Amino acid sequence: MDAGDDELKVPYWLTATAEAANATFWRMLRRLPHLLAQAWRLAWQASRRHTLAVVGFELAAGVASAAGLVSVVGVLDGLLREGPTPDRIRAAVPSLLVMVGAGALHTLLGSAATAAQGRLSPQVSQTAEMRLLDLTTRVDLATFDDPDWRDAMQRARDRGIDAAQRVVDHAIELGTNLVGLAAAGSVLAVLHPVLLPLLVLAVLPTGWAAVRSARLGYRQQLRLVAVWRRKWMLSDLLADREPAPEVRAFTVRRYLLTEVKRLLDVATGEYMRVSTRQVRTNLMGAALGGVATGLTYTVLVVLLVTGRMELAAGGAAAYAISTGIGRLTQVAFSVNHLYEQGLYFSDYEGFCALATERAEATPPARAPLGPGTIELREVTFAYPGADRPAVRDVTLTLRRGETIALVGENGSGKSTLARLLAGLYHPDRGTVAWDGVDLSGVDPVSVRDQVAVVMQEPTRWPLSARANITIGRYERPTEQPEIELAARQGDAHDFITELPRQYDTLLSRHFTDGADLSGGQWQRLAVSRAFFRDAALLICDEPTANLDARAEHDVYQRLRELAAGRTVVLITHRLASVRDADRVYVLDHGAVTEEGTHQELMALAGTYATLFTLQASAYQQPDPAA
Ligand SMILES: Nc1ncnc2c1ncn2[C@@H]1O[C@H](COP(=O)(O)OP(=O)(O)OP(=O)(O)O)[C@@H](O)[C@H]1O
Repeated sequence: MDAGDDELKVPYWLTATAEAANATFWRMLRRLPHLLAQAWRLAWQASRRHTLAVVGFELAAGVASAAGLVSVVGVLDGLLREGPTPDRIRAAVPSLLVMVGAGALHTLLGSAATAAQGRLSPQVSQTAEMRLLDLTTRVDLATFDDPDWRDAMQRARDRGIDAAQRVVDHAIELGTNLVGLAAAGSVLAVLHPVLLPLLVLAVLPTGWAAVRSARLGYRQQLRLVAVWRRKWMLSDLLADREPAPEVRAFTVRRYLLTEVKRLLDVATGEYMRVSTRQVRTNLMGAALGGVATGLTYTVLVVLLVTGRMELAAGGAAAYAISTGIGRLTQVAFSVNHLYEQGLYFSDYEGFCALATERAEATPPARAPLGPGTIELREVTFAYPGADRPAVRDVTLTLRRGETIALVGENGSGKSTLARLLAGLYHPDRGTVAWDGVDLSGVDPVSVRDQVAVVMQEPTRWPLSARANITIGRYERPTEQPEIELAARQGDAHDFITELPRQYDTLLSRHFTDGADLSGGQWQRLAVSRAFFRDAALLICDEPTANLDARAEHDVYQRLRELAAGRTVVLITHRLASVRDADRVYVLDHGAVTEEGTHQELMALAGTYATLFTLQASAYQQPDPAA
């Protein structure tokens, strides 16, 4: 492993694992009630019917199991009494019938419980996943920029959802074993009270071995986490579609394979080492458990020999002890599993609590429809964790029908400002108002509903070409001509008709019959999507960055047509396209440094004029080869 690769050494799920690695048996027990309560809540939310069914069937199976154990006394009592064999057998038959009946009932009820659990588990998983996704999409965009929040989300998604289901499964498993144990224990306590603590003693070494062996596993996970992360990164490079051309073009296949093999060797060696230690631990636990079990049976024999217990009761006790030890061992394992999954589940719960806390407020007031003016007053905004604001004290007013342009160097705050205008970010200071209504007091969805954006890197929705255009108004019933119109406006219609299934072509190479598009074609789709959305405020962030010269010219032509009756915000580095804008704002380190029409700014002879002249002269320079 690369010693300098610090970022690889600190796993994002370290917290839970570290806690698990330091877990003691008593710490596990203390957390148990809380975990059981969480499991119950989760199961109850997922399906009341199936939760009640599992609990009901398990309890009934436990009663059947106890009845079976008690009937053993009767059977043995009948068989061991004085008298001729047929009489003894006859005396044992009723208890024997109870025993067989109870066994059959126990199996039936156990199966019913398993069936109910089989229905409950996927519902728990579904509920957990839907809750996570619902909460994730409720937080505002700025929260997504917070790395801590994203880490928490990653943890919750990676292991939390799975853990939610497992917590419930292990809680049920624990419940089943506890009921079985209670059945065996109550029978033993009735037969002779001293046998009960001996039963616990017999199982302690196995419990200890289970916890120790699990801890060895967690520690191994901790040691290997960096190796795994690196291995995943490299194997993704080998297996993913995007890097596939470069993997081949640069002939790095062998290099990557060797590195993956080296990392796998490290992991495999560690697994083998730990597995030997685990087997040794379990063996020791089993040996100590054997001694304790031997002690229990010795006490039983002493009780029988000294006449403090009947032979029939002794036989039943022996049977109950063996059942009880089995159950107790299972209880130890269930507690251990429940605790382990509980740690990951706490990540899930923690994330849900955080997301609920950071959910965007949704006041009942709605934003004005088709605003006549959009006004920013002394707006300042910093990304979470950033040491300086991305937008500083910006004041500007946009009127309906206007096209304004934001220009400036990379990182000067143009995209951030556009997102503030669209209500995607909320200012830290200052206000964004539509027709005088402060957007902080209205439902953010009512703002966004009136905004269409063409992003710098538009999302490549892995949907059909049609859905890629209509997704911004997916709920609106639409006819094909309407979709085609938007596609023509965005200059996408021609290439769509050349796709294998035209508008129905799935735009993802990850699926059979899917097609991929070029960067420029994706961008044309994004422009078509914005046209189709038909919104009052249109924000175009480098809408033509990947377009060829003709397409760029056409798109700007259409954007100008679209501007009528709307407000258009244009962000671009190609200054020739902003000449016709009603106003140009020049940004520098988040602040507006120049503002005016193209002519005014040229006359000002500031940054804009310098940049414009630079770009224009690049085109006009005489060809040295000519
Ligand atoms: N999601 C983010 N989280 C943290 N900081 C960000 C984020 N997005 C942008 N920034 C920072 O905010 C500043 C402004 O970025 P912004 O994307 O608004 O600039 P821009 O003018 O649109 O740049 P470009 O011309 O390169 O698109 C930059 O310093 C950038 O590093």
